[in-house]
Amino acid sequence: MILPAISLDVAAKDTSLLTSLAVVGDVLLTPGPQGQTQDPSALLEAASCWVQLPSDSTVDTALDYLHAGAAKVVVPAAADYVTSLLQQVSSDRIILSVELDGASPATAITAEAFGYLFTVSTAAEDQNYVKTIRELTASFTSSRIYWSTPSVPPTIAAIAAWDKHDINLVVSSTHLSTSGSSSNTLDLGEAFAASLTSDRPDGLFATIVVDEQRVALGLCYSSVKSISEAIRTRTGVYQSRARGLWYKGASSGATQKLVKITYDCDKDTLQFVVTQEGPGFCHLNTRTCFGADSGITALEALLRSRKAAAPQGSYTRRLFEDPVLLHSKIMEEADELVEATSKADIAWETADLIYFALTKCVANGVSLADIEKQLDKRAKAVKRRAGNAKAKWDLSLKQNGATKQEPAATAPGQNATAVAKTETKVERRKEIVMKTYSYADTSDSEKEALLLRPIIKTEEILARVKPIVDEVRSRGDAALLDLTAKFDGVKLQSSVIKAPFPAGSMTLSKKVQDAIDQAYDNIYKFHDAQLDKSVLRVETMPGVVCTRFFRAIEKVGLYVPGGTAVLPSSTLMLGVPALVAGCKEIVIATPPRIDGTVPPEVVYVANKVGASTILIAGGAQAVAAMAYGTDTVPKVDKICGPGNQYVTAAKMVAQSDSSAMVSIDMPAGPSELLVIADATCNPAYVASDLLSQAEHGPDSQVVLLAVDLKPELLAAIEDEVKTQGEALPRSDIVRESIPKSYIMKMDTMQQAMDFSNNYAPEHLILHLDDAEKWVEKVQNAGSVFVGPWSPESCGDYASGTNHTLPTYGYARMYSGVNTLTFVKHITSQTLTKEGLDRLGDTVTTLAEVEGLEAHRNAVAIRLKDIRKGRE
Ligand SMILES: NC(=O)c1ccc[n+]([C@@H]2O[C@H](COP(=O)([O-])OP(=O)(O)OC[C@H]3O[C@@H](n4cnc5c(N)ncnc54)[C@H](O)[C@@H]3O)[C@@H](O)[C@H]2O)c1
Ligand SMILES: N[C@H](CO)Cc1c[nH]c[nH+]1
Repeated sequence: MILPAISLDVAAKDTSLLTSLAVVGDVLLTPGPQGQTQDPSALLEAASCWVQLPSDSTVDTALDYLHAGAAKVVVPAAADYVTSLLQQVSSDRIILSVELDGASPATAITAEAFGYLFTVSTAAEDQNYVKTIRELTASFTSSRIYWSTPSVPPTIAAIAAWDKHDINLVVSSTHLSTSGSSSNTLDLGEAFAASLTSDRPDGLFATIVVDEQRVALGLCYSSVKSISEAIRTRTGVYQSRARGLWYKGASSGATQKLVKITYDCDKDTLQFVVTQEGPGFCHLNTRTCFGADSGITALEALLRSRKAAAPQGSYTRRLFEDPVLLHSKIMEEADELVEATSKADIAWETADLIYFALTKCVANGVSLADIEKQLDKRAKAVKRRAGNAKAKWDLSLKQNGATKQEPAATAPGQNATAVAKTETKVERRKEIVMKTYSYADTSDSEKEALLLRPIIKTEEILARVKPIVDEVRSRGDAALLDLTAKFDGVKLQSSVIKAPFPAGSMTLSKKVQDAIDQAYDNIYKFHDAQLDKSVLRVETMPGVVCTRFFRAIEKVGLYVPGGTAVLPSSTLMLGVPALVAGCKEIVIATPPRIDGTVPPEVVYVANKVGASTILIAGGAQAVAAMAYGTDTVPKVDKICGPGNQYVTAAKMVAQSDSSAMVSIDMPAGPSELLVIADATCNPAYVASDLLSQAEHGPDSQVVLLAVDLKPELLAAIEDEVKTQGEALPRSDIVRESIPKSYIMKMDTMQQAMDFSNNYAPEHLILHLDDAEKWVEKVQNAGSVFVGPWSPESCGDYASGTNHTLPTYGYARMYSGVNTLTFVKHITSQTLTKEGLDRLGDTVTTLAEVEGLEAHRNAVAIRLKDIRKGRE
């Protein structure tokens, strides 16, 4: 192949010539006639170049040019810094040059480089030269040879002849033309095509047309002539087999700017890199001939079309028109990406950030190609930057209150170790501090906002959950195994354990077993008392008897969370009422531990409540399996239990799908607690209660309503929250949840009670002098803990009440799980002849009012018989 060369002086004067030459590949920038008279850095922005260094250059010059973006530097093989340079940068970036004088080298080659450039006085093919070159490079892996004859005009025949020896000819720009051959210049297209071979009878070259991201747009054919025309016009010109030269888009307007022409390893297929204008490459007006585009390129195309003409109400249009909103969204998404930890969340947040960042680019005329140019340039940099964050963002500075010195940029191998040492590891640790508000100074709208829970992106979560549910529905057990591997990192052979459970899977210490047994007894006692097993019988009028009786829901699925904590207590809270109610089949779902097993405490309780199946799966996939059933998981009639946002969303999805025929208990999400404390409170107790729920998960929210507390008492509570919180094993979670929580200073108890009823907390602690008295004022709460000796933890485990409670404010209309959750009531009525005689006219009259004749007739037909002979 040819390597076009241009002297620095000429290129500086005529950058368009430089960029035209670069259409067929990298360009060699050679020193001007007086040596290196020009700094090549600016030219490196315009095209991908190799820079040939003059004999007096140093290792720093080489590093500077490489760092500035030179694809390669051509260094005299005899230069004393070759070894040093090769220690600092990859040999892929270096070409060693040797002058050959009459086939004998002036210098020996001693180092491996990307390739070797031989400068000679003849352009003609010469077997002696070929032999010498092969001998000089025989000991190196790379056999890329470049042959330069600066003053001799090459011929197409010479290019092809050298090519047969696998030797590339360097051709000076003074011997090249982009507008056809002349007596002393070669046409660039023809010179480029001289090395190509066609495997087709018509001599054409198959040409894959791609966009700047290398997405294939379609397939064309090229001839030497069409290649020359493409280079001359810098547009997409091909050889149509039917119509001759084809100037793409000339009639349709879907023109192309030619960016680059490359060739494949066999030199028989071309790749045209183009910027496609208009609707697209395909005659069907799509961007590609291979169907719909996807990924980032599709996003860029969509954003461009929105910029040109966005429909009313388009969110992207809003972003284009409101730079402040766009700014805020970029910051928000960057922050969410920083917070994300799971693989799925990181991908999700990155996609969000890319969407908003690309919107900014498109709004400002920046293309994906511009971004990639920057990335490619950075990939060429050879000097390391210190990489510290700006002071504004440097969390380590904020944490230490210190000022840090920005180390200077360094060349690799020089003082990189020193740089590494000065860079401190930045750890993001939030303070365990609740925000404080004063009820009197808070506006109504702020109060409204404080009544809401940390925002859950319902649509986003649903968008993640629906495909999971669909997958389990369609692929059953196989999907369960795949999703468990994906989300829980565990490869299981089977997702279920069937009763009787192996004794070894539920072995516990006596202490733990006794504690579970005690908790079981209390929960059983309280839940057994909730079910009135008698039949309700009321004679509403003589001869008309109504009854109501209960039946247990036959098959129930109990979700026991297990993502961040083992929860045998939740197994009790769901299993015991289901057992008391008399459910015939109990399926318990819980995520696997990292070794694929189920915690023995959970198996122990499952066994105690008579579960038939333990489903070893968590999240939306477990809910879906119980809702629709699989070959191994029984389909259930009702799904109960708390869980994270995926679990809650999947329960909602299943409930709203009538084909699933399944109901749910309630939306029970991240735990929450509201404490009302007065001046008699113990600050350590208050803090411990707040932390007990804050440790559940980063989304948990705790609220303290401080009624007329002295500043010292409030400060003591805040101190306790901080010190107790920092000492907790789950302090990382608390550092996330406590900053989302708050203290509200209240003047009166009534104010506090009203606020609490509006908030409708899952758990309410009345840490008050006369706590009992205030219970009757509680309108909305999941469960209430009365007085200083009733910590919320007792309700979580063993007092007897249920801990599966409504969150997010649903305590306004939902009860927590109880025995009635697992039963339904059926009513019956029995009418005697006399009874129907008494009630019949009421029914026929109302049926007439509703115009329902068949209803009326069902009574009238009987009344006629009853009253026969009477009227
Ligand atoms: N209200 C109550 O009565 C009550 C009781 C106990 C626990 N809780 C709450 O239950 C929640 C338990 O949450 P958890 O996460 O510890 O356990 P979990 O069992 O609810 O969820 C874990 C599962 O979530 C799935 N998952 C995780 N990341 C995912 C992703 N990116 N996409 C799809 N699925 C994903 C995985 O399958 C994993 O098995 C906490 O919020 C806690 O406060 C509430
Ligand atoms: N507080 C949680 C639900 O509100 C339940 C729980 C389980 N283990 C400890 N606590």
